[in-house]
Amino acid sequence: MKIYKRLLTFSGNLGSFMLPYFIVTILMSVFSLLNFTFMIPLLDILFNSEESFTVPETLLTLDDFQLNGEFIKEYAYQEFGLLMLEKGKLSALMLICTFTFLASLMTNTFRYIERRLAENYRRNTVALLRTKIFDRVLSLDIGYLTNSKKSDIMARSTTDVTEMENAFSALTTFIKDPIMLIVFFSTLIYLSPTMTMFVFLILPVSGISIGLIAKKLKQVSHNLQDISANLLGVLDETIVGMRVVKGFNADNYVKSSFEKSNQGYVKEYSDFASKRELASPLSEVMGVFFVGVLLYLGGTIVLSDDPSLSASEFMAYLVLFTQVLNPVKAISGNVSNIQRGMAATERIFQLLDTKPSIKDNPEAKELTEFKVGIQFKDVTFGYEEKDVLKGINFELKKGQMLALVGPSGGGKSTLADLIPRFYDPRKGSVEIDGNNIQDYKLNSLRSHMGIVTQESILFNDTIYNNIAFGTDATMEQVEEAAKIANAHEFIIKTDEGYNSIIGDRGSKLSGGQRQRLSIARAILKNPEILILDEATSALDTESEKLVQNAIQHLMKGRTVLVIAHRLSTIQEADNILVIKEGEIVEQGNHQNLMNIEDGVYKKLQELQEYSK
Ligand SMILES: Nc1ncnc2c1ncn2[C@@H]1O[C@H](COP(=O)(O)OP(=O)(O)OP(=O)(O)O)[C@@H](O)[C@H]1O
Repeated sequence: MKIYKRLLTFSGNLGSFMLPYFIVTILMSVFSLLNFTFMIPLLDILFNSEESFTVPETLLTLDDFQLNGEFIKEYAYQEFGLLMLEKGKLSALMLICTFTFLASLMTNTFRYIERRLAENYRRNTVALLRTKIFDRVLSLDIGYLTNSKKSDIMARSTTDVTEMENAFSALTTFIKDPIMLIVFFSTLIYLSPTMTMFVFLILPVSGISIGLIAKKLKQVSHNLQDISANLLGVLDETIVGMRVVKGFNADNYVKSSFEKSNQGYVKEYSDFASKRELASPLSEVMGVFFVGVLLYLGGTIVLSDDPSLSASEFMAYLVLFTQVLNPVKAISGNVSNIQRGMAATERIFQLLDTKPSIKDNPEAKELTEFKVGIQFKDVTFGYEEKDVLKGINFELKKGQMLALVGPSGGGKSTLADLIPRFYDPRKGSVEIDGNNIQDYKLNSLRSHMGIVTQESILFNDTIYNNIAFGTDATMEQVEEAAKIANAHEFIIKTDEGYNSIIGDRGSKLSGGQRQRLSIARAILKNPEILILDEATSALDTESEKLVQNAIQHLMKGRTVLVIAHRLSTIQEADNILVIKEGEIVEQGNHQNLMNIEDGVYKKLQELQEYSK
């Protein structure tokens, strides 16, 4: 219930939607009802039931008005009677047809307004929800996002939102259809209480049996979805892995697994189809049976000696009854939609309620200037229970270059991630100019830093936008940065130069070109502190040279922390930390470290020399 309320009030003022919606729905129902009740005088005229139109001795006037069916009926018949006396039957017929048309026009006008109101409200809510989800994902810390939650977040922001959207439409039928039902049922009761009692008895019976069939169908369609996802999975894997499939002559292997899923699908589908095709004739037969009983019951009343229902009223009753079935069907059909949608909405709200663990302290201040350096004081950190970094101490002085080296998995990237506060240490502190970085505002802290990662993180946008990346840099500034990063030459050779779109994650560029764009982006930001995770992927010598040269330009005059995979690039570093199993096992400059007999650094250096 809470979730319904939260969803409905999500885009703001529920009252400003509900009141007009409510009024419009009532008007729509009333006009729709009028539309059908005009059938009664119409039939009376057609079938010559003149006695219905006898004009009373003393005429009713509008001064006698009472808001009840009896008065309205008598007054209407009196007026029709007068009209027939004066102008003949055809004029009365004409008048009724005009009224019917007008009522239908009004019903449909209000129906249109009702749909637009519901649609607007749904669209606004869903758009706002999407924005909120995106904002929340942006605000979540990196630790949360890497913790195997990516696909979960994707599912919540796509499939769950669609489910929720469907449920939202269904939710409005829960407001609209009960109003329709009340208006129609009150008229049915007014026309014939006996028959309506019978209708009350049969409706739940037919509703439950149709519901049972629908439930069975839903179950089968679920299995069908699973199998079809499986089928797509096999196809996807085969296309992506075609090189391996062909290389290993594994055609028959993938073919047989596809065939297995395919046959499963065929079998499940035939099960589904047989149930689905049965559902419609079954419910029709059931419907006809009930209508048959109703016809008999009504017929008995009409043909009795003292009928409480005229033939024309009975016909109108039957037509109205068919109209009652629509909202009943809509409500029962939407129950499962709503349930599914509410489960999805709950998952969306869980995501929205996730609080980021890395956020600004209430007393956080701006980091206006970086003066002295970065210090790690006894820093311990771990992702899970195990410590990945253990008691790390070092200082990176302003303007110096510090390199991290060591075996894979030692904790180098983790250490670098603590500087922009992607994670907070478990123990100890990371400080800038002697102040804990947690005392600075995150934005101001990160504004002093530039990060170039192993993977060039690019977006499916123009080259210009990828370099400018949210800043309002001019084309000249972007070009300047690209020139320093050795990227200008290749950029101007692309079809549209700086306006070329680079594809998903930069898929239209080579590895080296992607890296140079990332470097250009960092050069443009011109950060005081540079965190550089050297790319491990091999580039050809020419491209490698261009990238290295760009990196040299980028590092000039900055405070640099570099995670080095090629030791040749860090011989100039002021300080090198050798990290192994979360600890600093050696430190010093290249020469100092090479002098340590049996040292880790020396061994790594020899290993790289050897593998050249
Ligand atoms: N998000 C994470 N969740 C859990 N454990 C992680 C996570 N990221 C890294 N680790 C673990 O932390 C340890 C250190 O990883 P890290 O990436 O910092 O090493 P590295 O020295 O940078 O390695 P490489 O040189 O291969 O990049 C590894 O054992 C790794 O498995």
